[in-house]
Amino acid sequence: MRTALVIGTGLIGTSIALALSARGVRVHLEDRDPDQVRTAAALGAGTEEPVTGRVELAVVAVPPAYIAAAVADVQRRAVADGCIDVGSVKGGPRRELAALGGDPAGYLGTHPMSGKERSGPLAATADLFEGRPWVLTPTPETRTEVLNLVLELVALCRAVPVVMEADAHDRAVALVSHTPQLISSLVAARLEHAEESAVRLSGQGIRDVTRIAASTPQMWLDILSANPGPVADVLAALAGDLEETVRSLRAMESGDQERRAGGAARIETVLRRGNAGRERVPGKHGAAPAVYETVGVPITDRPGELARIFADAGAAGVNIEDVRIEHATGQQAGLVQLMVDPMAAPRLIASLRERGWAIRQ
Ligand SMILES: NC(=O)c1ccc[n+]([C@@H]2O[C@H](COP(=O)([O-])OP(=O)(O)OC[C@H]3O[C@@H](n4cnc5c(N)ncnc54)[C@H](O)[C@@H]3O)[C@@H](O)[C@H]2O)c1
Ligand SMILES: O=C(O)C(=O)C[C@]1(C(=O)O)C=C[C@@H](O)C=C1
Repeated sequence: MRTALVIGTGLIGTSIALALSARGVRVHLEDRDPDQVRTAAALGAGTEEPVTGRVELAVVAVPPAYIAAAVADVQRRAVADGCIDVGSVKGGPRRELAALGGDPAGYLGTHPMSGKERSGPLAATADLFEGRPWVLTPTPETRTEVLNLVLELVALCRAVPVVMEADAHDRAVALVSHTPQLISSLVAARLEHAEESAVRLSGQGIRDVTRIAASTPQMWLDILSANPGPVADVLAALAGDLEETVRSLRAMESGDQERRAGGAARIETVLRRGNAGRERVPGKHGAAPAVYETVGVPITDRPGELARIFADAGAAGVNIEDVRIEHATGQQAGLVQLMVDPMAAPRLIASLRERGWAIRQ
């Protein structure tokens, strides 16, 4: 692919444009907000110059409610050989495009399964999609050249193509993306008016569960508005589980030994089922979840500490697979947890100790 047009230069559009530009594609940028285009172009994502003639592929990266109109507009302007969107919901935009009289053969609905809790071009990175699934929803009508262009785009972004039917995709993301967002928001909302003395005890568990609660409400309102039924189905099933869990906990308060034991057994089942579900979540780069060893290193909260640990781990020849940072309440200090291959952990520990780091395991 040599030329592309990205419409909507927010987090996703700019990340795609950065990846394509880095691989030599000439990318034109458009957004209804000129500041977003200017920022994306300044980041090196492409050019603000309008398309003259035709590009090979147009990528529509705008909120779900505007996708069909934007695709129809690309087709009316005849500025691209093929057009895709990257919206988080796939069934609605396809039906809306048909209602607008768009050309289904020149359009392919796609969804990269990667994002962030931040929006806008400043949050974009060229490597956002590396190793992540990228759902393609071709139909028998889709032109082969369009599908090939999309496969090339996915390869240039170093993602992994996954073919699905649009409505099956929407049911799947209701479970693995849209419901988790609502649950995260609901748990975080419980903190809004909680006592400060309780909130300050927050540790890694609540941080993990509420990370995506920091997402932009408007973006999620757009996504949920385009997929309310499937999300309500998952939440209704979850509400049943929650009611059962409350009943079990109440039973555990009972004076009756047998009821207490029954409640505890049901709670244990919930926790075990959670372990089993969690084990099915794919690990880094879509591989089976790896078991890493965690090496804890206390640090003081001053500039350059993290860079120094990473450099020292690099000098020991150890690949850091994942990292977490726990900030100590009310102190200028924290604990960096380095997740590494268990075989490499002893080498890392010895090397960091040699370089003066304390180790907490
Ligand atoms: N954020 C994520 O985690 C994520 C992941 C995968 C897919 N998506 C999907 O990607 C799309 C873009 O999401 P984002 O996170 O980049 O949002 P964003 O808010 O960062 O960017 C959206 C951009 O679209 C522009 N825009 C809105 N309407 C437009 C229109 N009619 N014409 C031209 N530009 C318009 C906005 O000005 C903004 O710059 C959405 O459909 C979203 O569902 C998001
Ligand atoms: O990692 C995150 O912040 C995300 O929520 C990304 C996430 C997801 O649920 O996985 C969110 C919405 C998108 O449609 C795709 C990816």
